[in-house]
Amino acid sequence: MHTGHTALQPSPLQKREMEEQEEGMSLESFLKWAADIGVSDSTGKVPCNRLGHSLSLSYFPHAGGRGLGAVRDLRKGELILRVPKSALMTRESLLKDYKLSVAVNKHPSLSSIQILTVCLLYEMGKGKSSWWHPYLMHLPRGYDILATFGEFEKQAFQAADAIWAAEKAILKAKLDWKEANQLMEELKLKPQLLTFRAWLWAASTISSRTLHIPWDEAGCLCPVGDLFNYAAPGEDTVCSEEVDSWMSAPPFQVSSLSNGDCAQTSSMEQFDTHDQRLTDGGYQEDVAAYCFYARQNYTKGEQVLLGYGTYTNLELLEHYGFLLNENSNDKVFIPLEPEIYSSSSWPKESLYIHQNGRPSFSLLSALRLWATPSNKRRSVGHLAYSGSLLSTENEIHVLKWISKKCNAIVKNLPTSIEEDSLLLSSFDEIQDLHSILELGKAVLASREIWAFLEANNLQNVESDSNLLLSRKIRRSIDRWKLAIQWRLRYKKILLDCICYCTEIIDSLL
Ligand SMILES: C[S@@+](CC[C@H](N)C(=O)[O-])C[C@H]1O[C@@H](n2cnc3c(N)ncnc32)[C@H](O)[C@@H]1O
Repeated sequence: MHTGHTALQPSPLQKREMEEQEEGMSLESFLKWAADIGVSDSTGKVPCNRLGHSLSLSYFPHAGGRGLGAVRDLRKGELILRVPKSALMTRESLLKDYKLSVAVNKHPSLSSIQILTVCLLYEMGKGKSSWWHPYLMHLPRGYDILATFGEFEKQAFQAADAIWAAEKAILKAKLDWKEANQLMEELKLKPQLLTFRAWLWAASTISSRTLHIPWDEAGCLCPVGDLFNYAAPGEDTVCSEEVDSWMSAPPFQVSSLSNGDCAQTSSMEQFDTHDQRLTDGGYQEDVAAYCFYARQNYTKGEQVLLGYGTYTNLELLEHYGFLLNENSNDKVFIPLEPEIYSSSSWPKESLYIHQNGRPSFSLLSALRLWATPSNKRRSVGHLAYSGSLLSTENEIHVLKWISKKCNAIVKNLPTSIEEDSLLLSSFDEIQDLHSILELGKAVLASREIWAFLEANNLQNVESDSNLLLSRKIRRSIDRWKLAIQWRLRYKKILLDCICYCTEIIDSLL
């Protein structure tokens, strides 16, 4: 009898379990390796050779998956992790490899990020002989940043802006890869490392995990430091420009670090030195290390988060491959007539709708001016630019115009919020191919489910065939889900804007 489940040939399920076990093991050895090279979450002056004094690697299913949790109460501003310069993976440290450095020098036109990407692939090619092997093994195997979206997943955004952003990201990644191909061939990378797939993996690693360093715009990969997950910068923290200035890409999360008995001297010394700096982290020349500070007080067990910067949901997807349900920095741009741009001097990127549905200050101001007869604009310009209402009639005209625009956008999208919500909630039921086929029959938005099956050549699956979802299909479902979550937020913002405009119009009338 052929079951495909012989001792020599593990079933896909067994394979998955084995992969998960391997991942667990490499994580352990990675944390041990990190501690050995001086990565420390100890508050003592001397780095402890065990992690787990302040942070532990845990799993946070609703906030980034693998991440770092507090193993004790942490105080805002306290030093929680120190990663020595020698542990950072940078272009500089990777280019210490003579062969790599000679080859790279022959390609001065490549950008610093392209070079770091090649260096990362080259290091991967060394396998176990790489000094970074324990770190490389624990990196995610796949990513969901926009450049990895396939055609079906891209179209699932529905809104032209997002589809265009994904197209741009994919084209850019392809171009970067093509330009770097010659160098990679000269380096004689293994065939599987020369593929676009491998490039996307390395480029995604760099996009979603590098931290800002002052000496290289490509940033650095920071073992353990790249395990902090993201929280949008709040009002109590530094302004976004400040955060942006030290972090070029998003953070990461950590897993449990065994609680060491290292010297528990108080971190007040460091705390006193840095209590002025409210940023969550940065490279510090004085101690030659990347230092991370608690951005707020944390109680034991809570996830410790990092602010990578201020991003809209589309930007989070572009650079990090995730989005937030509640993102105070989210925005929606609506198409505006060229005359609107030319009738005021507000920059295009300031004309948007806030995540709470309110038109931005600049959008309202620009529209108030545009709705004013051109011969009167000069005389009311100062009022419009200071955010004042010009007249009740003008205001009602502007708000009705915005409301109509939002309505037209929502109406033109192929699915409603209700359909998206239903589809999204039914994803929880997806265990195998069979459940997707069943969903296709049951759910309102089934056309989309059938389109997914078609896009993945699954529409003619026989009921007796292997119904387990491959890694590739699971990833595709994850990205599809992200696109639906994004468009749902997008539609909600537009509908909130319509409500807001209606309320104001009513109050003016
Ligand atoms: C620097 S890594 C953080 C560690 C990462 N979770 C890991 O397992 O290695 C950044 C990535 O973590 C995930 N992430 C971070 N913050 C998140 C959040 N608030 N929600 C969902 N995913 C998040 C995203 O996949 C992002 O690209």
